Amino acid sequence: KIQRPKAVRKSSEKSFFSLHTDVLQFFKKYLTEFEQKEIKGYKKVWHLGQKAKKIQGSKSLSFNSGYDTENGYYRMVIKDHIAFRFEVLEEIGRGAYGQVLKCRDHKTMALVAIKVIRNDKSIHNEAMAEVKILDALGKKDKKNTANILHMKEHFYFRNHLCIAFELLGKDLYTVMKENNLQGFSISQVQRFAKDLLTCLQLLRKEGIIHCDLKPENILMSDKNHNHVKVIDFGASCFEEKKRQKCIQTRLYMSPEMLLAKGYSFPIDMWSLGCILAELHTGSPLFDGDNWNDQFGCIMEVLGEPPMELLRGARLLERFYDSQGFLKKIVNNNGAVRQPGSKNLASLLKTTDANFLDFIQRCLRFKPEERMTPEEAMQHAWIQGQLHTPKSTPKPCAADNTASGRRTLCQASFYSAVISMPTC
Ligand SMILES: Nc1ncnc2c1ncn2[C@@H]1O[C@H](COP(=O)(O)OP(=O)(O)OP(=O)(O)O)[C@@H](O)[C@H]1O
Repeated sequence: KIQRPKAVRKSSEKSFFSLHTDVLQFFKKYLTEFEQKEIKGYKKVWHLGQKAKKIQGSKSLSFNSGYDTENGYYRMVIKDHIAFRFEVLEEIGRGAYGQVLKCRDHKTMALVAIKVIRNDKSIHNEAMAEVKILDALGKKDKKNTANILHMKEHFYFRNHLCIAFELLGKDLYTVMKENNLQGFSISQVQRFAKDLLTCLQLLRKEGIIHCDLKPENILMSDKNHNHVKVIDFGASCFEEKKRQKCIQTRLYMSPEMLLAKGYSFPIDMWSLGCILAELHTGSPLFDGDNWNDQFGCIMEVLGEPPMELLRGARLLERFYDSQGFLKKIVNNNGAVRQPGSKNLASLLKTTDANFLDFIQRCLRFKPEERMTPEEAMQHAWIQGQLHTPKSTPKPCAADNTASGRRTLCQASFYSAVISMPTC
């Protein structure tokens, strides 16, 4: 057994480790044959995963010596080690980029979240771009006050890029689901909005567009559920160096993205408006059945888009015929989407004029007319005093878990229609 004196376990300064040479001499029986070779690449060893039902890896096995699934996901084993330092406790998330594991760091004894990136070249490159952005943000947010998820470090393990983060709480979509999709009180939404704007202010200052803001990427950062942090910079980019691929998740996708008109910082403000509305009502504001219907939902509330937005839009023919008339958009139930037929106030289920005005100023068709994070921070709704929430029960909304709508836009939507030099 590797023994750790209690006093040492508690300290984050000093921690107990073994040299790999000692481990091989005294604890060899806890390691698989694969690990006995692998451990030689690690000078210091904090955890062996001796209680885990380990995979017997072998260079002769396909899919990364038997450690990966056929899709390149790491086959994690509870209680096993990662890089002879972290103990895997549970899987807490899974996405296009890989899986997120809750782990105990046996060097510091802290709980951490490790994103194990899929073993795939293009995904690895995307993840490295995320690391670059997280690194830049970490340096600019040394006091950890900008409500941005902080990366602790990144390293490679068994051909997987691993990114270690501070461990946060549940995401807002999960919290809403657990609460029967009832949504949050206005004052709680206001608190979240302040946190999100603080994040967006820093992003804007540093020239970074998040590109995938949605309730799933906003995590509780305190026990009382009063504060949140933004995660998942996997689709983010520097404004100067925009990515080629299509971005944003459909429900939160701005009109300029739907039209392939080019994008900048305002796409995040559009998503913010959609998110805050959803956080209050419990259901997505623009709940399109597909890409065309998404645009239809937006038009139901905002009316037809202005000419300036349509000019130069590369996906115009999706929504307009050759004579310039709007095509009929019919949802999955056969209902025709009529531009201007819905009222934002009733969709938001609110009489709070400031809240309504705030959302309206996020949801302008023209990106340049949307509030900037700086302006939004000065808005009367944000500046207003917080009031104690009245417990007004809201009706339960239907479940929104249908696949596709809540995940990052995949290239198929665009590539089917258009080749994308810039999205
Ligand atoms: N630091 C963290 N603390 C707690 N949970 C986390 C943390 N980071 C990520 N998660 C959980 O893991 C999930 C997936 O993380 P993330 O969104 O970064 O991965 P992804 O592969 O980029 O996902 P997607 O395909 O949805 O973009 C999150 O929704 C969240 O539930």
